[in-house]
Amino acid sequence: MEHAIEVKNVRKVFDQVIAIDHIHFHLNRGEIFGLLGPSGSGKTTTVKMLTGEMKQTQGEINVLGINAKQFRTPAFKSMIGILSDNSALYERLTVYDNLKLFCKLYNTPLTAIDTILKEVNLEGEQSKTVSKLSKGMKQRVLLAKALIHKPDLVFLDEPTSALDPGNIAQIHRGLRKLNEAGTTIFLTTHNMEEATTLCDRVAFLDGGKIQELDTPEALRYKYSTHAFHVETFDGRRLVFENEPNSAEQMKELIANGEVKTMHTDNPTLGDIFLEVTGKELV
Ligand SMILES: Nc1ncnc2c1ncn2[C@@H]1O[C@H](COP(=O)(O)OP(=O)(O)OP(=O)(O)O)[C@@H](O)[C@H]1O
Repeated sequence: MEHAIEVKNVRKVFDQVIAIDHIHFHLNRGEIFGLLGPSGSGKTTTVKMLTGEMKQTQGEINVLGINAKQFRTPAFKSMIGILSDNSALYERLTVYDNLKLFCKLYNTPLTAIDTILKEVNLEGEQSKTVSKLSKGMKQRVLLAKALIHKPDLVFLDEPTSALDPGNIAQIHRGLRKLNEAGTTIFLTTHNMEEATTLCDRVAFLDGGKIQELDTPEALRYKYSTHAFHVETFDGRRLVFENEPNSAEQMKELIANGEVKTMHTDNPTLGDIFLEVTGKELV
């Protein structure tokens, strides 16, 4: 089966600025893929090229078997959902009336509104005016808008930025459920925890180039030193290389009852991003 997204040698240049510099990757159908990068690394530019909002300067893009040249067609638009900075709601209308407009646009039955509101945890909120909603609720209405026509693939540009942990957890639960039902998800984020818990694979973008791409587990294994970190009851922090010589010393500490904690070196995606790019993701 063809990939959900194929990006071959793509470049995007704005005047003198090289925003995207020969990126090459694919998305498998049914996966959650995270594009991680600091501000200005090229995440939004990538999403815009993948959704037809912007043309690449060079290279080839295919999404759901459709070439970028056909991204402006209604047939393509009905296959994808988008949540981005540009996504907006009619503030003076109710949640229901906002979603009704999008149902009409996509030829979706109005019964889809109740279903999607349940999925984003906004059941019973349909008659509220959008201007009176909290930021987290608005974000969930935007998510409902992106999903109402049951697209095969959704693009979520920073879906949880500036939300509190309760709202983030709710959105994550919704996304997992959606993915289990078969939707492929492409998201961009600064949030390493989000990437670790949600994504099947992640790509690190920096300076318009993909610097790493793999599953979070494979990256954590690749960048681990495999050393053992031991903390003793008298406050010493010891590091033992993963080699036979360490065994005797560690055995002695354990036998003497000196070990308070012990764990292997397990870098977070944030640690790895810093090692690969020299930059922190905040
Ligand atoms: N329309 C444009 N015209 C000129 N330069 C642009 C334009 N859009 C983006 N750029 C430049 O391209 C580079 C990548 O920008 P982009 O918005 O894709 O980054 P980003 O990773 O999404 O950042 P953020 O996390 O802040 O949204 C930046 O140097 C930016 O200034």
